[in-house]
Amino acid sequence: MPIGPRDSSRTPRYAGIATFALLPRLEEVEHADIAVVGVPFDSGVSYRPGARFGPSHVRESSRLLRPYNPVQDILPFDRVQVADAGDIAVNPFSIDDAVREIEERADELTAGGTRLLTIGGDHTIALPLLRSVAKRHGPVAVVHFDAHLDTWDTYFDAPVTHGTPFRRASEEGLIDLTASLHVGIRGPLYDRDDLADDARLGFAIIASHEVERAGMPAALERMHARLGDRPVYVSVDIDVLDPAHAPGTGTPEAGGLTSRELLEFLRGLRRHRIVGADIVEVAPAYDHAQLTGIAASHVGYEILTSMVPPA
Ligand SMILES: N=C(N)NCCCC(=O)O
Ligand SMILES: [Zn+2]
Ligand SMILES: [Zn+2]
Repeated sequence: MPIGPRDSSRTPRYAGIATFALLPRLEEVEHADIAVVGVPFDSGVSYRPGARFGPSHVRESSRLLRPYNPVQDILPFDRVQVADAGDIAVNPFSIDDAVREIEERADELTAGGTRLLTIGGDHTIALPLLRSVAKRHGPVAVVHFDAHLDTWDTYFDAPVTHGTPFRRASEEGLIDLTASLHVGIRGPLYDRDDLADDARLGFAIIASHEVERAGMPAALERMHARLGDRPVYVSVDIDVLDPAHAPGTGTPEAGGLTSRELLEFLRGLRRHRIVGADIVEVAPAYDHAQLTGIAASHVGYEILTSMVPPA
């Protein structure tokens, strides 16, 4: 039987050091099926900094999560061993070093078959995480929830930033060009060519306004059809949510998804085989009353639930 979260009816949930969902630490379990790991890195941002404080904020905001998920009708932590692996503490002064360190640690953590839910950190970290995942699974279907395409080429000539991870991943053959998609895209772009480039790099798009116009059932069907039966990597940039739902982030854009819509997309992933996931761009300095942290913690909870294999 897996070791579950600390019992909040015995120790107040607000006491003690926070792990994600008050789960055990990796050192406290024999083997983790899934590890939650923080990456406090934000040296790749193009606008407001601060996502380096994301992991501790999301953990702190996750104390109120409870073991039973009623919508998915499952106690995820009874079914698989989930543990908190702490943070990958990387070099803030060299993006190249940091990206190498993240990939190496991800390789170590997953060597025994453990899958990762990573809490960032800015979106740069998706690149080394995809490099690691593709070594085990080959090119994966990426379902990328974000206001932004993140398939731009360079910023100030820098190729590895939070606006470029999926272009690099596509060029490196890490993603399945026939099965990847963005969800929640919106806001002004640099040029019309951005969309043509993005399609060439292998992404379909369910834009934020399309979710509104076509409705959730149609949007979910499009997601399922695109992902097919490929192994799926889930990347959630918290700025996919409207700033009203998640103000604590570095590059906010108006007109985003509600947290209710995002959680429903994530529940829909239960029918797919998730091989890894990340939640990025939580920047607590711009948060209020843990709104963004709580949204991110529920995002993590639904992803973990959807990672539980069918009975
Ligand atoms: N990945 C995030 N959150 N943002 C990318 C925005 C890149 C830009 O400044 O255009
Ligand atoms: Zn974004
Ligand atoms: Zn992003």
